[in-house]
Amino acid sequence: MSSTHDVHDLVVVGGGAAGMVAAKTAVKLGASALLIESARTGGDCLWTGCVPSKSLLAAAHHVAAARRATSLGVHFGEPAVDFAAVMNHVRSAISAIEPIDTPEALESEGIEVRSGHAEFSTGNTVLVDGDPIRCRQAVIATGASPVLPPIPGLADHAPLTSETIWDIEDLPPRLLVIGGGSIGCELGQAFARLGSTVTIVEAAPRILMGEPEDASRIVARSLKNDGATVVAGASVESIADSRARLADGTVVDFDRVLVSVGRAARTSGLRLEEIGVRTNDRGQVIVSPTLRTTNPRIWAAGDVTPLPQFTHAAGSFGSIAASNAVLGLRRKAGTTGIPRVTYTDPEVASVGVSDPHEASRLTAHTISHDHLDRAITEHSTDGFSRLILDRKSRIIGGTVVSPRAGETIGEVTLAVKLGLRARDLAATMHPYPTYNDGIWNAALADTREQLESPRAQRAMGALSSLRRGWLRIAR
Ligand SMILES: Cc1cc2nc3c(=O)[nH]c(=O)nc-3n(C[C@H](O)[C@H](O)[C@H](O)COP(=O)(O)OP(=O)(O)OC[C@H]3O[C@@H](n4cnc5c(N)ncnc54)[C@H](O)[C@@H]3O)c2cc1C
Ligand SMILES: NC(=O)c1ccc[n+]([C@@H]2O[C@H](COP(=O)([O-])OP(=O)(O)OC[C@H]3O[C@@H](n4cnc5c(N)ncnc54)[C@H](O)[C@@H]3O)[C@@H](O)[C@H]2O)c1
Repeated sequence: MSSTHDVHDLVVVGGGAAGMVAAKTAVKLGASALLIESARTGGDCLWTGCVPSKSLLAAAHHVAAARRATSLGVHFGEPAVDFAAVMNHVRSAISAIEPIDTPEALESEGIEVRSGHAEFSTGNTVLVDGDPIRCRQAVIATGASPVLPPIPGLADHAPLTSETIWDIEDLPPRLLVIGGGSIGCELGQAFARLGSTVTIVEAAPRILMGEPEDASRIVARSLKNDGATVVAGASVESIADSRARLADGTVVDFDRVLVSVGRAARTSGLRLEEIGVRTNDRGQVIVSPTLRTTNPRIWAAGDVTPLPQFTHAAGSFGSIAASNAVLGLRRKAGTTGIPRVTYTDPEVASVGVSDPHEASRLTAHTISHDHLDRAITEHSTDGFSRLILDRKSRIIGGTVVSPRAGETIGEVTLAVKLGLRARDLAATMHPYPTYNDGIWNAALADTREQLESPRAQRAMGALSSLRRGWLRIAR
């Protein structure tokens, strides 16, 4: 295919969230952009990540809701799961979202799209299936792929990953999940609810190690209620004849195994070392705060970098990389305000500082959902809302564990971004009864504490005695 430009202002390698947003940003800023994608534009989020996983979780949610309804006096009987229909729902959600990510849609925005495998030949020449493309600058946005741990016997058991699990046709009666991070917990819960007997084996002392301990305890409890077994602080030593042997001698029988132990940057075959783009010891492309690689004409964004692996981060950083490249700006990819949500039931949502022990002189206000009216009305009290404040009561982070916590965390994210104080949130009227009342109550708790301080008490005492005096005179 011939190109409309001899030299493109920006070549973007990879058509996932980071690459698509980088290319869109470049053309909006008046640059010519060519996007190269070796598989399907839309990337992991659309095809094998966020969209299919949230669609599967939605189906699983209804199974749990039907069962839970009994405790509210509504009886449906045991739900019947038609796994083929569930997977049709997953595919139809992908199909509904796909049109905005097609090559045609991208081309309608002025981006040139090439299909093929890209590799760098020089810092300003990219080969697409061997065909040279010249560019002034480039963005690497090739994402990451699931890692398979070197467990003896694993490869002989057709291990599933987040890339292949969407192709299964039958619900596995017994599913072993290796790794209890975001993917293991989300998919483990979904399959447990849909009817698989799920065992999650996590090497760290607890699941969701990146989240506060009380949050991970609640999710572990929820998984247990769904019939899943969580074995933390354990590792699979070997696998043979559909039996996994753990280090302590425990044996787990399974029909299928899902591996979710993290993801590795997709850089092989890009020939990065030949163009001076360095990677770290985990194979991720090293970037400066402005997302420049060690080759000053090449930028990187998304899962291929060491930055947090989320679609919203990939998109936002793709935009920053492209605008820095095209306009010569020095916008930084800040990480303090990146929200994260694990879409288990309950959801775990955090932003900024989420561990009150992380630094000294921080204050944490935690409202247990045993005392949150909306949670009580929904019989869903196993959760909490927490705000973390600095010395000046500025909101620097928080965690919410509840249904739809991902929606609530938006408010905390805005507070962190704008440097709001607890009293700003406390003085904002919240509709009653909502889950957002949780963080509002956490903010109120801080304001109340401030009002009870000796200094505030003295000031209020002085003010009310002045007022008394004035009222005496005014009479
Ligand atoms: C199961 C699962 C659930 C997830 N759920 C969520 C969620 O709910 N919320 C959230 O925010 N994040 C979620 N994520 C993470 C999210 O999917 C990623 O952070 C995001 O997709 C990263 O986007 P990216 O553009 O960096 O990479 P990708 O989306 O992986 O895009 C990279 C693209 O580059 C292409 N490519 C690679 N090498 C080449 C080459 N040499 N030449 C040409 N093209 C190439 C690939 O084919 C791919 O299309 C989930 C991930 C998984 C696996
Ligand atoms: N809701 C979301 O936003 C969402 C959902 C899914 C994935 N993601 C993104 O994708 C990334 C990858 O997800 P993931 O779940 O694969 O990785 P992860 O890093 O979240 O979790 C991997 C887990 O596997 C454990 N582990 C590692 N080796 C092990 C072994 N040999 N045996 C047992 N346990 C082992 C780790 O201790 C860790 O807890 C996440 O970091 C996240 O950024 C996001």
